[in-house]
Parts: sequence; structure tokens; C-alpha cells
Amino acid sequence: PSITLKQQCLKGKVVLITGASSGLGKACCFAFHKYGCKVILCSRTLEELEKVKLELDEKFIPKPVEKKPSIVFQLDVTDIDHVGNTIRKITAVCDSKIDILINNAGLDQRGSALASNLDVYRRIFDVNLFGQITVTKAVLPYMVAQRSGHIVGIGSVQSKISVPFRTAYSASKHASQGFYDALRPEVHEHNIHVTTVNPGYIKTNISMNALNGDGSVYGKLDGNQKNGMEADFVAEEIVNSVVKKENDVMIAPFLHKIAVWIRFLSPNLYFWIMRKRAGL
Ligand SMILES: NC(=O)C1=CN([C@@H]2O[C@H](COP(=O)(O)OP(=O)(O)OC[C@H]3O[C@@H](n4cnc5c(N)ncnc54)[C@H](OP(=O)(O)O)[C@@H]3O)[C@@H](O)[C@H]2O)C=CC1
Ligand SMILES: CCCCCCCCCCCCCCCC(=O)OCC(=O)COP(=O)(O)O
Repeated sequence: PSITLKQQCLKGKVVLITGASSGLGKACCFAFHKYGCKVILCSRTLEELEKVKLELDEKFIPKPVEKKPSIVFQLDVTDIDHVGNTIRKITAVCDSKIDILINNAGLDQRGSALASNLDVYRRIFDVNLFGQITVTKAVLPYMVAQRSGHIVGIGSVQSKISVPFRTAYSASKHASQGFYDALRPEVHEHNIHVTTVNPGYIKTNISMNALNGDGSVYGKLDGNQKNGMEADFVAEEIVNSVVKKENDVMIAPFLHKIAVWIRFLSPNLYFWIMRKRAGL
């Protein structure tokens, strides 16, 4: 879509972004802000969100887009009792309006199933699956009332194919894909659109924050992320997918797309490739 079309579609829209303090979420804040959206930044660390807000407020936005002030809210997506309350507070300052929800907060994993505590599985599912479900369910009634809305679920190539040493992460991403695919037709009658976005490796701190099998933080920047796509590029693709009302997009290198096809057309070949990968 052209810049003009993006400005027309997005100006004045209220966009709630989870995991807005860093990486892809932060890049999405800039991408939507640039087209005239009012951005609601959410994550657990208020201090980091305030820094992003300051950068947004200082950002030059070329005319004719009218700059909308962004707002920050502390939101732990795993704090189920708190999510509803926070969404109520957010809507109170946005005329009960949330046009676009970017369910982006996520947590990754490093480690074999054998060496991973059950608690690690719970923590990863709490963020990547139940966190996304909880926020979606809290936002949905407002979208139904306004008879419009767009929910974007940030998944991964691992929403489509599983890779070794990511049993929790791959499973959580597959599960969230299942949630959105079932939700999409349900909310269609309310004029609510659901887009699942499945990126390949992105240059962010996701590996730094990933959990080891014992629950400790991995704390290293992996090569795949170091050489991954720029977060700004992926964020712009997310904007495009919203404007084009896509159902399901994969933002990934050709090889990753081929891998998804191989998993579908010739599962045993895919499992053989993954066995080789596990041996690396
Ligand atoms: N980087 C990559 O290679 C890829 C990433 N993705 C997906 O992109 C999304 C963003 O990840 P990315 O930016 O890379 O990683 P980062 O680790 O940089 O960002 C993760 C974000 O999630 C937030 N977050 C984590 N836990 C919670 C929680 N309990 N409640 C609220 N917010 C939380 C963090 O904020 P805070 O700590 O302030 O709460 C942070 O802003 C994830 O869903 C990830 O799965 C998909 C494919 C590839
Ligand atoms: C005849 C041609 C054969 C071609 C076979 C190609 C097989 C290549 C395997 C590709 C595996 C891709 C895995 C991609 C995973 C991914 O992009 O995940 C991103 C994330 O969500 C985070 O990654 P992390 O590794 O940090 O969990």
C-alpha cells in the first residue's frame, strides 16, 4: 500500500501494543505513530516505556499527518486479574475506543525438553498463549461495541513448524495460531478482523531474555537474531498487513517458507531435516 493509503487508513486510530518496551513492539510503536495513530504502549517496565514515549513525542512526523500523543500503561499480560482493569483504565482515556490490538509480548526458550522444568513451560505459555488470550478477551467487548476492530497476533515461523530445543516456545506459538484461526470467523460478524503475523528471525533481544531449562535467563545474543531482519522492516510489514486486512502472513526468508511447505507436503522429510538440526 502507498504511504497515502496507509495515512488514510490509520490516522486517528487507537493502537494498543503489548511488549512495547523493546524489539518488535517498540518498532511497531514508531511504525503506527508515523501514520497518525494514537499508540498505547504496554509492558511490565514503565521506565522503558517512558523512554519509548519520549522518543515518539520527539519524533518529527511529516504533514499532513496529525501527531497523536502516545500513552504508557504498565501491563503484565500474565497477571490475569489485572489485565481487565488495565484495559478498562485505557479505554477510559481513549473514549472507550481500541481500534487495533497488537498482541506482541513474547518469551523465548533455550534448552531440551529433558532438561526443562515444567515451570518453564508454564511461564512461556502464560506469556505467549494465555497472555495473548487474556488481552484479546479484555479488548474484544470494546471492539464489539464499536462494531469494528483489528486484532494482530504476533506469532513466529515457529507457529507453523517446530524446531528442536524450543518445545515450549514452538508449542505456545502453534497454540496461539490455533486460537486466532478459531477466533477469526467468530468475530467476523462484528466487523473485527484477525491477522496472524509469523516472522522469521528479527534483530532483537529475544534470545537475551529467553529462559533456560532451569528457569534462569539465557542472557546471550544469538547469531540468528544478530543476523536477523531489522525490527523496523518487520513493523512496516505489520502495518501493511493491517491496511491490507491480511488473514495470515509470514515475514521470513524463502528457505523458511520452503520449510513450512516441506512440513506440510512431506512431514518425514521435515522431521529428518530437524533431526540433523538437533545434532548440530
Ligand atoms: N526476535 C525474533 O527473532 C522473533 C520474535 N518474534 C516474536 O516477536 C514478539 C516480540 O519479541 P521481540 O521483540 O523479539 O523480543 P524482546 O524480548 O525484545 O521483547 C519482548 C517484549 O515482551 C514484553 N514482555 C515479556 N513478558 C511480558 C509480560 N509478562 N507482560 C507484558 N509484556 C511482556 C517485554 O517487555 P517488559 O520486559 O518490559 O515487560 C518486551 O517488550 C514475540 O511475540 C516473539 O515471539 C517472532 C519471530 C522472531
Ligand atoms: C530442498 C530444500 C530443503 C530446504 C530445507 C530448509 C530447512 C530449513 C529449516 C528452517 C528452520 C527455520 C526455523 C525458523 C525459526 C524462526 O524463525 O523462529 C523465530 C523465532 O520466533 C525465534 O527464534 P529462536 O531461535 O530465538 O527461538
